[in-house]
Amino acid sequence: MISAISCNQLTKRFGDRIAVNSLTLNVPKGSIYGFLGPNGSGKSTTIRMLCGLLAPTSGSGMVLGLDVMTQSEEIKQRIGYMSQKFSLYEDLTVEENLDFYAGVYQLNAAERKQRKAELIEMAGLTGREKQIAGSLSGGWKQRLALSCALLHKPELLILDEPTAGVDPVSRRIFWDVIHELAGQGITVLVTTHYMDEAQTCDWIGFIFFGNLLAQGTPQELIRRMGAQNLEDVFIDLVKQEEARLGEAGKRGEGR
Ligand SMILES: Nc1ncnc2c1ncn2[C@@H]1O[C@H](COP(=O)(O)OP(=O)(O)OP(=O)(O)O)[C@@H](O)[C@H]1O
Repeated sequence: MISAISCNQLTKRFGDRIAVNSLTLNVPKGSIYGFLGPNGSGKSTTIRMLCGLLAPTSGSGMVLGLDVMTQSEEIKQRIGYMSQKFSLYEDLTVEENLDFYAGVYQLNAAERKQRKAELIEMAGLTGREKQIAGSLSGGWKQRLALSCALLHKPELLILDEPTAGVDPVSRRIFWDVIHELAGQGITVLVTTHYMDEAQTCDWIGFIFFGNLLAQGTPQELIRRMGAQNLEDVFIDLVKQEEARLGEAGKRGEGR
């Protein structure tokens, strides 16, 4: 198996708080990996380390064969990243936003023209090229932001809660695009709080208080936990961990 992401005991501390604790995971190339966990469990911190935006405290991580400790600049150029607050320029048009990011990624005129046309079509934005981004609905904005993150043909797409606050129809369209991209060989690491989305991922990892509690395919996890669905898996894992931490607390052990 070729990994697009592999990390070994990756750890991030903020003062005496451990945001990510000894995380070891592999994301196979071309797969969709759903990274799940309650608020504040360490997902965004992990993503920031993998994108080369935040230096790990310890451990190691490789992204597309590049070392997160020493090759963060190369990593940033090879991946596509979309955060919870898609960073669009609201007062620019759809096309101007794409032009701006094409400039950031240093695409030449021919590449820019070709990629813009491909991505406008992929995102279903045809006919909206001259529309001001700020006037688009949430779903369109989200697909425009995704297009901006794909301009430079990244091999790995990292999406941090891309569908938060977006209506169900737009979520469905967005995920259809994600699956299409994975079909083209692009690896996707995505965080989400929606279990219907997680269910369609190839792999799932559950993180809580910085610890990876479980990892596997959605079906494996449901079977392993004797659960009805992924939501039950999620809730059972959180309850088990809270009980374990409560016991550890009583014995005076730290997290
Ligand atoms: N720059 C920082 N300084 C101090 N603590 C931080 C910093 N960034 C994150 N944390 C803490 O690290 C922990 C993990 O936060 P993180 O944002 O990674 O969680 P998350 O799983 O992405 O949450 P959410 O689902 O709400 O986005 C939290 O306790 C958070 O308060």
